[in-house]
Amino acid sequence: MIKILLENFYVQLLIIGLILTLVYLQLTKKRLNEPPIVYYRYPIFGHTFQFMTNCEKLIEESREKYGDAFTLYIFGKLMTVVRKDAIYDVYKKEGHDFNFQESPEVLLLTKYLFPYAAIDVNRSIKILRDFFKLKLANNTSKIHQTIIESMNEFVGECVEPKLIKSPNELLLNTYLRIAANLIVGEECASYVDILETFKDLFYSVYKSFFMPKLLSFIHPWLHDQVASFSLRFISNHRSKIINRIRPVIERRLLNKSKLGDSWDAPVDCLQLFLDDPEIAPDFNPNHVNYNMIVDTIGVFMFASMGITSNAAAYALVELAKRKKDYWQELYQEAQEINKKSNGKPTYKDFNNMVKVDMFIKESLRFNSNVLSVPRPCVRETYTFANGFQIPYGRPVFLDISEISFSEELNGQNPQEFDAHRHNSPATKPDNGFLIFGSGIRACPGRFFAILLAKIFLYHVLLNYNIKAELENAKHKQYAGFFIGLLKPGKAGIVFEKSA
Ligand code: HEM
Repeated sequence: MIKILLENFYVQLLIIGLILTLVYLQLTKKRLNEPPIVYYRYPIFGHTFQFMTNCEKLIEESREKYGDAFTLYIFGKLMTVVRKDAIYDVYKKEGHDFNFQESPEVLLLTKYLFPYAAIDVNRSIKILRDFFKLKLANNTSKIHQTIIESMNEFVGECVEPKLIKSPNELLLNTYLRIAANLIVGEECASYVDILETFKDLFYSVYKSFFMPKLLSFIHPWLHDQVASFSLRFISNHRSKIINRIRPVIERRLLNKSKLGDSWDAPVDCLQLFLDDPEIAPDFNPNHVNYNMIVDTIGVFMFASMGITSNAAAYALVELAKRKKDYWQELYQEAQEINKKSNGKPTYKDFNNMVKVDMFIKESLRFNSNVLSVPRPCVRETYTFANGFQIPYGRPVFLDISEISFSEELNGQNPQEFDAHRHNSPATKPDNGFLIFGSGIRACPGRFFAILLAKIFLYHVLLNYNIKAELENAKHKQYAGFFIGLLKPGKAGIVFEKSA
């Protein structure tokens, strides 16, 4: 049959026509002026293992050899790293030519792990942004009180010196209570099981995120299925959280319908789902969409937990290591605020702790990630000002650590820790400080994260003497963002009650 077909003149003509068309398309295909691909020795694996084990060195060497932009081959994918001015260009074009929310890391979160949150991510983020901008002041004393309680429980009075082996874990437990309080509200946060569920959820999602993407060598979809499997099919986190928030929501709705405007509604994110038309335009009190609420809360909790507790832990570890140079001035500032406010500092008082703010900012700069979350190019071809072009779908990493350690942008001796180099608040993204991103996607939680770190340091300064377990401890071994393994360093802190 095939033989007869192939002998047919018209079929032969068709095949020749197809071949000629393919050759023509290939010859006339627009060649892009792509950034050079960094040399790699092993086909298929490309730069994957170097990226996972020593990303810092890989990027440093590639900068030197390949200049302004270069492309790496990681987990079966070409990924372009851009530097300097191209970084600000990408931030400016976010939402048009690039889209952070389309990055596989963010999609894993919104599409596979918390699928009901995907209704309108931008609307939820706007609410989060407004909540932290407008409602943080009302919550300051609640945050302060939770820090005092957590420190009493996890660290104690420390009449005798006490070693806290993992400041990250201490801050994660503290942050969990604070975030739960602000996000699901005081009542829900008082249940130990909901805190445990959030913590389990965090660790499960964290593992999915940092799981080496070996299956991506075959296809990224396969990796996502395996990474999200346990959370989607085994964990019953959603029903556990719903069991706790359902009675709270029902009570709130009842109070609202009974008391109307005279009801004093709680100031937390959960309440926004119940009465903010922007976040829940189709809200029906008789048909509450619990899945959407729980998954959106899941995204908020995951986006904030690890990174925020790490940030406060960096500041604590840096303070312990640099006590000689900074303790006295920071202690004085904390003491002045404490005196002025009779031991009850307000949001404004914490905002006035400028020296502590600069110290936190420097800790963040000094512990900067090597690269940003990669975001894909979402237009057919994008041409950078330096002439390089990338095709649709190409993930782009921003070389953040080069900015953080640039002498031109951050002053003399950028490799040294110097909190006095800063002259603007830690919450303000500027050209030399991109830890919270920049532009329309700049982190909506940054005001909250910095306030929390400030209150935490304020409490430590006034109540403890601290010492680094190992003076030269490196907080963590740096890795590329969200891909591969992240090894936390050993950086224990010894706490002792202050005289
Ligand atoms: C020190 C702590 C934190 C750091 C360093 C941090 C850093 C970042 C960065 C770099 C981005 C991406 C911006 C971009 O690349 O365009 C981001 C986005 C985001 N962050 Fe944070 N963040 C922190 C704390 C928080 C907190 C406390 C929350 C919420 C409770 C939060 C929620 C988010 C969300 C929802 C986004 C996505 C924004 C969007 O897509 O428009 N973050 N953060």
